[in-house]
Amino acid sequence: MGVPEIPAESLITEENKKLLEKAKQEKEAQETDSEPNLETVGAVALDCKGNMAYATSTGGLVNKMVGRVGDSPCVGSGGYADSNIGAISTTGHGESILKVNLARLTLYHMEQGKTVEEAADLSLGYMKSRVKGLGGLILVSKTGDWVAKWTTTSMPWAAAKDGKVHFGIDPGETTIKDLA
Ligand SMILES: NC(=O)C[C@H](N)C(=O)O
Repeated sequence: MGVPEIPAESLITEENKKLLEKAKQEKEAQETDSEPNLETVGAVALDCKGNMAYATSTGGLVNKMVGRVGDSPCVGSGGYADSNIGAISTTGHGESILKVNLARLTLYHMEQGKTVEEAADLSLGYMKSRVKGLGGLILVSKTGDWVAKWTTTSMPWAAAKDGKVHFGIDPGETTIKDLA
């Protein structure tokens, strides 16, 4: 297809080697509440006809079991879209996200009349208290309200609406610029 092939080893970076070593040490020390790795990319969208969509892509967790299927490819956990409610993409500790069906759970709260902010706080809070899982999500409602929320230390995010782009990484930090 015209895509050049390269040796798989050339994709292994020094940073990834360090992350793997750290993950192995944490596993040995049985530290279970460590931060999930920042390897996941997600998107949610609402078009001018009211169609909603989501996408989630990930390299999974560092030091994962061979053959592990995480939350990201599982509809309802790694994401969900319903044009009558909203669209969501999630990230974080996959086993926890799968246990609480984080994406569908958040949309359920919206069906019950919660705002995007409230729904995100409720579902992320539930995952933390119920299964000690940390994560994050991006969420847009059918009316175009959106939110990016996380219980991890940080989560890089960006949103475009009405000619403006909003973005941030750390809690409480948002920058707004004109969309060029
Ligand atoms: N960083 C991530 O979002 C990892 C992904 N949720 C997984 O557990 O496979």
